[in-house]
Amino acid sequence: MLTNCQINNFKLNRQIGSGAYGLVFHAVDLITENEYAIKAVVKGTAQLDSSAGDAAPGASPEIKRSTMLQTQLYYYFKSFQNRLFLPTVDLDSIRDLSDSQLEGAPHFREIAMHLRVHAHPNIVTVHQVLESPLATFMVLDYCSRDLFTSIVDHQYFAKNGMLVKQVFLQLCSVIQHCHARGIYHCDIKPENILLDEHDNVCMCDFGLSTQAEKLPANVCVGSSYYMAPERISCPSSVQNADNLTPALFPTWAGDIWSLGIILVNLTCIRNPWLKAHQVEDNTFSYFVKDSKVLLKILPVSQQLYEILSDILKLEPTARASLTDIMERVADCTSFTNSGPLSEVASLSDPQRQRFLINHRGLSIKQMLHNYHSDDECDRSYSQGESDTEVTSEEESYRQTCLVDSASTRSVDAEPTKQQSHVGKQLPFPVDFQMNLLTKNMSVVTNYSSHSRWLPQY
Ligand SMILES: Nc1ncnc2c1ncn2[C@@H]1O[C@H](COP(=O)(O)OP(=O)(O)OP(=O)(O)O)[C@@H](O)[C@H]1O
Repeated sequence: MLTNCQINNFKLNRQIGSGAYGLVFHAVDLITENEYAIKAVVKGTAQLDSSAGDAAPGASPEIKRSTMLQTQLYYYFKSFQNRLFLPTVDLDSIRDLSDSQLEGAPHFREIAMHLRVHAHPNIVTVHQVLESPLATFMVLDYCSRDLFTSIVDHQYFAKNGMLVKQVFLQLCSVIQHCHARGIYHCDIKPENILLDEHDNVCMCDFGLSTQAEKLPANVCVGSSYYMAPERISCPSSVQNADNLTPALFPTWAGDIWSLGIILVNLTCIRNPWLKAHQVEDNTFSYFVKDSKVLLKILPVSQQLYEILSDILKLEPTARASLTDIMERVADCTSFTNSGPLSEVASLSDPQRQRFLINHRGLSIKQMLHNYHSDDECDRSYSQGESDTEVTSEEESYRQTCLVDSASTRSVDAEPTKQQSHVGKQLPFPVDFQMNLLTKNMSVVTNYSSHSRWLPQY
């Protein structure tokens, strides 16, 4: 464990996060006493090969990687008496690196993507980038809570529909901002959504983000619970007209799918399924046959069910646009069929504007009560509407899914029987899983065009 370490004027206090790709530390600037988060991203790949290892036999590759990174950093600091003096790298020069330049410096890819969007008030700001031979260190805004802990451990949203709206609408606004700038996050999950002291969203971790407008089927990038079906379970029969190259699917639609799962997390404290894979996940397979299954496996209201079914469309290009989702969530008057979230106020126009403009530094109470005293929204992010053109391979995928679903329904009578009971309190079907919300690790497989600094597995 790193203790008493210092990089330039930053004292590292403790480790606050570790993922598949980096270690994050709480740090204090000894001059200003401001708090920061410092994310260490190791350069190169050889040192981090998951087959080499100092971790316990049987440990998962993710554990081995973060253990190795910790060990490397420990010895690195030790060799400099725990004090590193590192040069800063000019942020504009990283942000402006071209794709070919990023190929040669893959450890800068995450930082470059992050820098292109971090002006948004609900995205964690990158303050400095410090360079050492072993690792690159990103100095970031520090946020003390993440959405996962707030939803699960603190049950923070269970009784507050307004807070659900605030956080969800801010998140949509972040993704709209990113998409309008040609950046697709690809790893939206509660662990990557931080909250400031006023419950405002601070999005982090652009490690898997990409500028690719389309990705091949089954590219498998993201975290399994939040991954869209075309990323993990696209039928192999779906190919381009030449029958040689895999079909391509719009990247924006993958982010929209993940937002739908987040909306379920916020309102139900559950995941609908563990994997949007028809063969490997029973619940998802039932959902494909009949989306009304959501009304039985989750405590969602009819209104929320209708919003979710327009987000969680199998056909990527048919998914609701961000603007539509935001409008409908703002208008929604009931998230669940009983309990505190069964009644929630529709947002008035001024409230809507408040929820979607720069809120950092204002509490929800202040936002709700002070809206009339402020002028018009000072920020007009481009409302980048999604490309809705349906390509032949996407249409073919849609057809395959429809055929799949129709043919399975005819041989499997159970879901049809359940469908007739929709809306009534039914016993939980035996083979549906109660998917309580748990942490989910990011993965990148089969993603050759995107060289993350880690070995891909
Ligand atoms: N700015 C920050 N302030 C506070 N905590 C942070 C900050 N950035 C990251 N963290 C914490 O560290 C964890 C890991 O950070 P991050 O997601 O950036 O790393 P990663 O290696 O890409 O992780 P993953 O494999 O889960 O995607 C986050 O889930 C979060 O809890």
